[in-house]
Amino acid sequence: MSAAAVIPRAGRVPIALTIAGSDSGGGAGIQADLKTFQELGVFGTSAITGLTAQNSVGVHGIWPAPVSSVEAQIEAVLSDIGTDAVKTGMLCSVEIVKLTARLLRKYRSSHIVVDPVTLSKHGSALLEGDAVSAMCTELLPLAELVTPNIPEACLLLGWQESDIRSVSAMTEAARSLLQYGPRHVLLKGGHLDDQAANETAIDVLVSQEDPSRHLLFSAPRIATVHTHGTGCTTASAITAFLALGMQMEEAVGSAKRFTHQAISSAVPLGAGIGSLWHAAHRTL
Ligand SMILES: Nc1ncnc2c1ncn2[C@@H]1O[C@H](COP(=O)(O)OP(=O)(O)OP(=O)(O)O)[C@@H](O)[C@H]1O
Ligand SMILES: Cc1ncc(CO)c(N)n1
Repeated sequence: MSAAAVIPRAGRVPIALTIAGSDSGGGAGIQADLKTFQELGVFGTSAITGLTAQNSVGVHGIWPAPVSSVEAQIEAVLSDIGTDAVKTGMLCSVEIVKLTARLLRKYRSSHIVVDPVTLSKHGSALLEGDAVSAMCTELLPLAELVTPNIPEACLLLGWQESDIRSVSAMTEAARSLLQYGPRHVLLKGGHLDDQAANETAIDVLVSQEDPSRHLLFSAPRIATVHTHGTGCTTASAITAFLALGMQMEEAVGSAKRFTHQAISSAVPLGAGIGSLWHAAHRTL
């Protein structure tokens, strides 16, 4: 994205709301979302669903926020400031999933991007097990886009992770996820365990308009362990581009480039998995 494109248009800056958890390490969750919104010229607002004590080594604690506090945050933002797009991330519990769906229906929010976060990169649970079906029945029907990685897609579909070992299996899974009602599904291939995936990071986009058609978004795979926050950054960049008025295919392609640049300049902070550098697009 060029510098000219990040200057707010015609007097009003586009707004995006993230409903997600806090990552003390700064690379994922609310912190990744707000950095991404800012980098892309979108005013970021937030409703924090829970706190995590997290760093490059792992998730050391997780505290869901009181449901009433999540309700008050979303109400405060949507009843006054409004929004052009919404991203959801770590939602912790069935109660927060249902509340989020109810308020997004109440405010007739559009451009809703659901990142169905269930696990951290280190394998810690960020969503309670019984919240998965509420996500499928309450939130996904409202979504313009859902952005699972491969383990999340398997969880939503009740498949085994070994069921998705190729781009064609990714495409089949993405099409199956359309049954829950999102307008588009972007199945991200960061976790693909396939020979071709050693060199390429491939994502698959399918849409309700024509489920027989699929689009592949591919980029050279960067040989790095420092990928903390790739999923949050991808979903929040798509949300920002939708708030800026892009169509879905262009938003996904632009977000893929933004995230790729951020991975290529990732900062190896801490002893484990370092985080993306969200300002990389300014100089690359
Ligand atoms: N090493 C890499 N090089 C290039 N692109 C990558 C790499 N790893 C992931 N990606 C891309 O980053 C984006 C996010 O994909 P990924 O599957 O890693 O998400 P995720 O697992 O949800 O992330 P997170 O663990 O942060 O939740 C996708 O576009 C994916 O193709
Ligand atoms: C708070 C939070 N949200 C999402 C993720 C997934 O990367 C994470 N690790 N932490």
